[in-house]
Amino acid sequence: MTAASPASHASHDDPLARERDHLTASRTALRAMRADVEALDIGDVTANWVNAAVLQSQIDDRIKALADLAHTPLFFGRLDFLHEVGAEEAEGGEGSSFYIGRRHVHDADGDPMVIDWRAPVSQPFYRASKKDPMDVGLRRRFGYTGGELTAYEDEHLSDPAEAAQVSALLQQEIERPRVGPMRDIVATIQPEQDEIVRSGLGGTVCVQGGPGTGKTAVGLHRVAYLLYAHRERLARTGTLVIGPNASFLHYIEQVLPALGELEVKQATVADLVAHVEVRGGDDPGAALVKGDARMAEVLRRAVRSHVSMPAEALMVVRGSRRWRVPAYELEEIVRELLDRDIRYGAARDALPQRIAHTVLVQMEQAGEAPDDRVQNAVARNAAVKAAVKAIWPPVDPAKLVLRLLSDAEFLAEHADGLLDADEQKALLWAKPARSVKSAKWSAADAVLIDEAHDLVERTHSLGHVVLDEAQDLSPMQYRAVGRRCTTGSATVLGDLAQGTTPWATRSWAEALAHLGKGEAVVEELTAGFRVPREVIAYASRLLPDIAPGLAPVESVRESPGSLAVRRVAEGEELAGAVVAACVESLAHEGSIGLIAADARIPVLAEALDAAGVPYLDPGTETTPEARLTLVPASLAKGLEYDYVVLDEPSAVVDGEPDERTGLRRLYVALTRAVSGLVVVHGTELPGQLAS
Ligand SMILES: Nc1ncnc2c1ncn2[C@@H]1O[C@H](COP(=O)(O)OP(=O)(O)OP(=O)(O)O)[C@@H](O)[C@H]1O
Repeated sequence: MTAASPASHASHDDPLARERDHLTASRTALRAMRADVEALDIGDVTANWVNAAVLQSQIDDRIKALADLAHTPLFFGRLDFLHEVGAEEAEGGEGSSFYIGRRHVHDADGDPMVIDWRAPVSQPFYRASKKDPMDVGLRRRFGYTGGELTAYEDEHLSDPAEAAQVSALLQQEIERPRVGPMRDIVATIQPEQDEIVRSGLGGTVCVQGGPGTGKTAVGLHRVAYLLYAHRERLARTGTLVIGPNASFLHYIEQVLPALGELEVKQATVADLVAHVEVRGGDDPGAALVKGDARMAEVLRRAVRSHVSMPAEALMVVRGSRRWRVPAYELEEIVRELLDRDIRYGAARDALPQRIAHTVLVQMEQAGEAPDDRVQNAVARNAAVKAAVKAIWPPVDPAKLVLRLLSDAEFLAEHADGLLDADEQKALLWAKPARSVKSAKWSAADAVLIDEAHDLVERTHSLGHVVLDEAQDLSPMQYRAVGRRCTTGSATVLGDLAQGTTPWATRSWAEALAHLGKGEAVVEELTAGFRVPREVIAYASRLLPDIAPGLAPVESVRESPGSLAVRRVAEGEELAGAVVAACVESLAHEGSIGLIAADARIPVLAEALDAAGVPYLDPGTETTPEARLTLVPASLAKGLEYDYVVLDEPSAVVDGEPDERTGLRRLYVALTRAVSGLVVVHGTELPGQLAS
């Protein structure tokens, strides 16, 4: 049932009017909460200016989080339970009726007016069903127009007489046209999505899902949920969202702040491993070997090869006495440190103290009573320092990788039995670089340097990492991400059918093992929230070739959507026909993406300029004046537009080194549209689509 009535005619017997009153009262309460924080005077609490600055910035964040955004409904649902809810579950609230919103709002007495969607008591809003009502008598969803509450819709989950129904408000929310950056989905998270969102912090979750099944949305909401449920722990350890490129990160960057979470960092894998400036590339053969997990062992061997066994005894002179540590004793210490498998740098730091300890034992045996200060002084003794430098010299990770890629003998020594001759050859630079600075490092080299770094010094681990578009990572990249959550957990999101790198993930079990999270559960999402049925059916024709085992996405979008496939007429120019299709699409509301093979972007840019049609780069926010984005196929992943015009599919396929990758790239391009897709082609379509 949906009810609506204009505000001016509202009577207070009218449930909608009562709900509006609750909205007004909640807004007032939120303003009061904000005013309370603004009025805080920290002058009394802290005299120390550093503490004061920290506190003030926390207060500023809190004020920001308490903003009442005119176009973001303060609550979107209501739950009436059949029985009283336990105090703990209800966040201190009493009673059996709760309004569910983006944040907690309480009145002057501290009683809740709106409950955070992440609180345990809110869970039935997402999960309860006719089959399992979870003690919910009434679930009410609210509809808003602008910031105004204009409709509601009820489900009596515990009433056997009422049939299960599809929510019209939910459907409307899903069908709403998209302009601008990605937005949150708190009001409409689906039960199977909610299960992933609320899964515990302890475990890693991997989600396989076709285009538009909400993987990114689920990953971001999971971070918001975890920050709510484990606020202190994650504030200490940190959270990070990893995406494929800057335009993607820009597209998603407003979702978490809209949910009140301002502290989550975002990065690409390249950002994480930016130890050197990347100015070069690799041919696919070299990149494949560099990304292979066997490289980790090559690097481990190469790092450890710097340790040399002491050949001579060490003589430490203190005052008039000389202490001699024989070579075999030094060797014992070195072997013990090597066996302990601690980081190279940590072992190097420990070595002087170990040697000093041996000297100390000798002193004690000679009747002296040395204390800790003596041990420290011995550890700093010039002879000890020189011995440590000879036995366990410092290793510079970038220099080490430089040597592996330049010095065939050095590489062969450490790759023996791991990489065959061809693979070693593929690794070696044709023109060896002279220095770390002048080397033309590639993205894969930077990952190798990161691995070497970690062998020397342990990488800092975060509390939780979300890895989006994971299917494109190489094993070495998975390792780089994995070491950033060794003591934490991860959410891994991806689609095997959208893997477009030569090393694209073949199985999640393998990928998770490289990540160091072999125990993770793999969940599957199959309902599609983006692509209309007709369009996803068209794109799914590619599935048997690009990912044989995967089932097509089931679109939940009811609007039929439009699919048009146009061949340009004889003598007609392709770019002209494409621009015409864009102009046509611009007649609709919402955003338009013109997707084309990377090589065709300049031609299309020129044609758009000539026609006077303004366009944007991917990731740039659309405005009412400029709603068209010109998207190179290589950057389309993860993005979406209301209408998509796809230029020359065969060029998209040909833009990749092999056919399967080309078809996968095409699959990505075909699955970006929310409302309509126009395919414009001048040459034959790939066979799979032509049928
Ligand atoms: N439960 C939901 N309610 C409303 N909209 C949803 C829901 N789940 C996902 N969406 C919307 O569907 C669209 C696709 O979601 P998202 O980008 O997260 O999918 P994805 O699986 O990451 O896609 P891709 O594989 O193409 O990267 C987004 O606009 C998202 O907001």
